[in-house]
Amino acid sequence: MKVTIYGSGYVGLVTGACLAEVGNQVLCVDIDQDKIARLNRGEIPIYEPGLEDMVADNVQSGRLAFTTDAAEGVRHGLFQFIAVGTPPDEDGSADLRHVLAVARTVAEHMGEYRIVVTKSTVPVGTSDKVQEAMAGTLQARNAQIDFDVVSNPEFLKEGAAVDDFMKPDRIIVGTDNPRTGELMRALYGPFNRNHDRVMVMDIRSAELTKYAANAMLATKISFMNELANLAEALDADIEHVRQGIGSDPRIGYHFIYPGCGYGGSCFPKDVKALERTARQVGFKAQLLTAVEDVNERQKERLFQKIHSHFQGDLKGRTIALWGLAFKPNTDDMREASSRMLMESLWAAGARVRAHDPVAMEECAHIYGQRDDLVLCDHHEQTLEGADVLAIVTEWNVFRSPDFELIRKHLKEPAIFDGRNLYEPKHMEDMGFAYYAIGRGRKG
Ligand SMILES: NC(=O)C1=CN([C@@H]2O[C@H](COP(=O)(O)OP(=O)(O)OC[C@H]3O[C@@H](n4cnc5c(N)ncnc54)[C@H](O)[C@@H]3O)[C@@H](O)[C@H]2O)C=CC1
Ligand SMILES: O=C(O)[C@H]1O[C@H](OP(=O)(O)OP(=O)(O)OC[C@H]2O[C@@H](n3ccc(=O)[nH]c3=O)[C@H](O)[C@@H]2O)[C@H](O)[C@@H](O)[C@@H]1O
Repeated sequence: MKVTIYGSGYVGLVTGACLAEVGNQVLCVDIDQDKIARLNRGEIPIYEPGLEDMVADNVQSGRLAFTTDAAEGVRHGLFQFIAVGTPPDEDGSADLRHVLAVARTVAEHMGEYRIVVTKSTVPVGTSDKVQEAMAGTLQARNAQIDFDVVSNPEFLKEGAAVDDFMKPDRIIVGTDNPRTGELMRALYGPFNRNHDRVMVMDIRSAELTKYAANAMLATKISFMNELANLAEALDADIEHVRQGIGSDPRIGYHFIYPGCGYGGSCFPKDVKALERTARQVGFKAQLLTAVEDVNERQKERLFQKIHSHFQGDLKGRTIALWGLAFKPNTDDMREASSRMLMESLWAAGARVRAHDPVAMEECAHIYGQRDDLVLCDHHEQTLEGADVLAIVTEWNVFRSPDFELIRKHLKEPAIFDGRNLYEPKHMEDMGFAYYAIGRGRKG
């Protein structure tokens, strides 16, 4: 089948590569000329395990191509996927500018029936807006061409995106036209062999399912972070509590790791957007407001611990920092906890020596050259001349470090661990002051 995808970011590029992988003819369109030029040179603009090889194979076999020419994109695919960004507006609601621009572009150039599939995360009611934008553009052209709008939200995780797309838990299809539902089923057939994963429903329910999933996951994390702070106050260990409750299959072990807050391009923005959507229909979503507040507070926890360790005086201190990305296996630093920590440390007069296995370029891009930030090629180099060590991302390479070396380099043997990577007793036996999240009173 022929598929066009607008937006070659995390979602668009992975969707394009995976749909090409199973035999479709895919054309990816992006307005970012530099990105398309890089893709056409075989460079992958994001770090995503497995993606580079999959893109290269499919480009070579002629099933995947990239262009900035939207008119060519409209001509190409029966399926026109919208996978552009939906960043938060000033008030937190989703900015639909890019989504509606694509809808108008498709209507501007289409000459025959097209199925417009919204893959971007968009608030309930957006498909109506896409429909209206297209109808308005077609009317201005005096053209009467049939089209359908489908909601097909994406549930992939960065760092495991290719796997998630190839082996989805579910494929949500929102449509009011049974024939379009069947065409979508056919497109997703190769991902649906083992058991039926396609769930066809009305458009609004499909749109809400996406926000409900992200809000539920964010709620689990904020719940655990709240409990972690309580465990600290009560001198209990949240890691025992986590395992104790996770063993109940109704609760489960997934997504109940406490830490220094959730980040990324989705949870923060989607929880905010759902809360704003609720407000627009006169509904006060109290739980969502609390989930967001708890997360903002949690992102300050490591800084507070470092700050009180140094009795409120961080001037002239140097902090070694392991991890910059919002989670392992990605170079994405959007809303990463590392950013709030670094910015608070700088504001308090401290310096940072940081390392991340893949997000160094992204960090340099965000912060540029500054005297109070040194990006080190290896995580052990961050320790040279540092007072203490802070960890914000649980990359595997940080899980079993050379503690002797850490102790040798740090001016004070203190570790501030935002991801609970080590055993407090073990750390204390080795002579470290160990500050974790929710593991007893310290900090
Ligand atoms: N990143 C993730 O893990 C997931 C993201 N989503 C959702 O998918 C959507 C896209 O997210 P990302 O891929 O992370 O965004 P991104 O920011 O990585 O990529 C968006 C791309 O769209 C391009 N674009 C903007 N306007 C365009 C236009 N008119 N025509 C063609 N291209 C255009 C941009 O140049 C950019 O390359 C968002 O709504 C997001 O919430 C959903 C599931 C997972
Ligand atoms: O809509 C989206 O874009 C995506 O958002 C999340 O995926 P992602 O943001 O890539 O990353 P996650 O693995 O969900 O992690 C998000 C944040 O939560 C934190 N987290 C996760 C799990 C946990 O137990 N505790 C915790 O603090 C992570 O450190 C990270 O900062 C969802 O997991 C995807 O299903 C969804 O498609």
